[in-house]
Amino acid sequence: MAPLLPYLKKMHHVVGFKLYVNFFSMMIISSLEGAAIYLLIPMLGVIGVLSVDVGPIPLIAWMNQGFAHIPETLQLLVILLSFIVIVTIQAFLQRSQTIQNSKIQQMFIKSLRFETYRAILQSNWSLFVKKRRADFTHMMTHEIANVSQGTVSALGLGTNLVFTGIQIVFALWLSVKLTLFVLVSGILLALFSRKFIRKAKHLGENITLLARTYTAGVTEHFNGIKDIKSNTLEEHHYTWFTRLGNKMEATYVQFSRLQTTSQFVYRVVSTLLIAMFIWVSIKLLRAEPGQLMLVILIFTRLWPRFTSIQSSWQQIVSTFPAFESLSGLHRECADAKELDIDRHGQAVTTVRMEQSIECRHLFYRYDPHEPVYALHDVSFQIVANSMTAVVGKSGAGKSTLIDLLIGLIEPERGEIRIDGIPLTSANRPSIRGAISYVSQDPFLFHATVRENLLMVVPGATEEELWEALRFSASDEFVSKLPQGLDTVIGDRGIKLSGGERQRLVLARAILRKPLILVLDEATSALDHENETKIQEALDRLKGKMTLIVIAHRLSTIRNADQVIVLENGRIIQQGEYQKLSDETRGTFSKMLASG
Ligand SMILES: Nc1ncnc2c1ncn2[C@@H]1O[C@H](COP(=O)(O)OP(=O)(O)OP(=O)(O)O)[C@@H](O)[C@H]1O
Repeated sequence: MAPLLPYLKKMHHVVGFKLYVNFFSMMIISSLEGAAIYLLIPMLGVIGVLSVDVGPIPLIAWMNQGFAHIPETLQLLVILLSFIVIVTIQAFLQRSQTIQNSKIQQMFIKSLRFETYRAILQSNWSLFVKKRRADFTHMMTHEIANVSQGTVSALGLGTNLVFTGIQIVFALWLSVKLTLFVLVSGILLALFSRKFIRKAKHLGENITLLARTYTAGVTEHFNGIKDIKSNTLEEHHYTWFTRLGNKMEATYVQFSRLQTTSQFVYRVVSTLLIAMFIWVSIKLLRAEPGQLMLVILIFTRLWPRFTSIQSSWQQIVSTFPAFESLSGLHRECADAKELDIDRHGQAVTTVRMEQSIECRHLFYRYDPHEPVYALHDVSFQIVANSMTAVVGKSGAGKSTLIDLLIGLIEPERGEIRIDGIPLTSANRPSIRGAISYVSQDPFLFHATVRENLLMVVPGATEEELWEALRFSASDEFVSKLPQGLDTVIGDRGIKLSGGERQRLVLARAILRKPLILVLDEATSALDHENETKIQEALDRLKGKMTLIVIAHRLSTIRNADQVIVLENGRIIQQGEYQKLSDETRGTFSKMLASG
């Protein structure tokens, strides 16, 4: 029962009262089905097909007395009418219950989607550094669908269990001995099928793993399609893909083989048991023919249910690894939770930046078990509304420093103070409300320029949009686009040049009117014109907000108030641009010289 409990708990939590209404209607449907079968006996008696002594059969004897008051010519009609009414009500209820089941399933999957997506969004940056992005995609698509499939099976199992339970009560009423015999056989059969269940769980784990590898691989391939095409890596990737495809095919076929084998064995054993049961009833227990016929009728309807119980169970067990990995992700997200989306808006307004940002003896390493620090004893101050440039070779620690400053990650030692107030895990997410960050690989949606801008400030006016575009030196190229602000810029802004993309994202960042603007300058070769435009944009913004620029092209930071030079995670030079360029033996002037 262990795998079913988490499903049921979760369903109880999400669906609540409706789940019990559903179970109640299942009981009524099953009872009606039982009643319809009950009616068959007097019907067969009336039409003279079967001459049964119904005396010892409970309820039927009572029904027979009722029939005695009806004229003989009408008896068959009454029985048939009752039969039609019962079956129609049952079919109607069955239909509403199927709809109800689908509603429950959709409600459940929706709630899982919302819960998972929110949990992921509310997590801190460390979780995203630790895990593959594609794993999140996989979780939101495949695993949730798998878990939802598990819900269908759990509901199916619930229906079958209730149905079987009620039929067993009917059967017990008819004959305790015969029913006990069948039940013992059923239990033996269930014990026998444990081997299949174990195999199903193992295969379920394999399927989960393969599906995760598939989504991750395919997502990564398409993200890197330009590299694949330009470096003729197609064959290499196709080989990987076909190997995985073959493994998936084999595993799914194995799973279907397991299911059909277990169903086959189950059927054969069931038939043997039914034959044995009839033999025992007639020869040993000397059952009444009418009684025996009813029990046989009920159990021939029950056995297929037993088979469905077994296959639903196998199905649930195979989706359980997906449920476990989803629950695992929820636990990880809960541990990494840094904000509450519903209350985030209130926190944003509280951050101020009127004096300075002060970093004191910051230490950070990505792996606490490794001795290497990405940042080592880093201290500096940034005055409000000044411009600071962070420079250094690749891997020097520039991005790490920015991630600390914008509160994406926490220092292992040391502290960051904004206007004298230390950044803590409580106020770290809210600082980001005061910051706009333009990354090296800026993200634009497959939408119009206007929609991409309005995404951050939905109520911005036309004038504000053009002002932001002017400040970021993008107004010229946007006005030349075929539909101006309403031009669709393609997937991730593919229809724009690298420089245009970055300036458009800069416009979006400016539109938020942030207190601090962080610009991670694009490393990809931007032409001289773009470089000048970025420099122009920075000059225009200088003094209006605090600017922090990771500079790869030193020309853009000529007007910086302060330059911080990093090397192997340590600050090796720090000061005004001019002062550092005059220190001819310093790293900065060497960097300037090398262009
Ligand atoms: N997610 C990570 N996990 C482990 N180590 C990391 C991670 N990100 C960065 N590092 C390591 O931390 C160090 C600093 O990296 P960082 O990205 O801050 O450098 P950078 O100066 O921004 O480099 P670049 O100019 O190439 O972007 C490097 O040695 C890098 O290998």
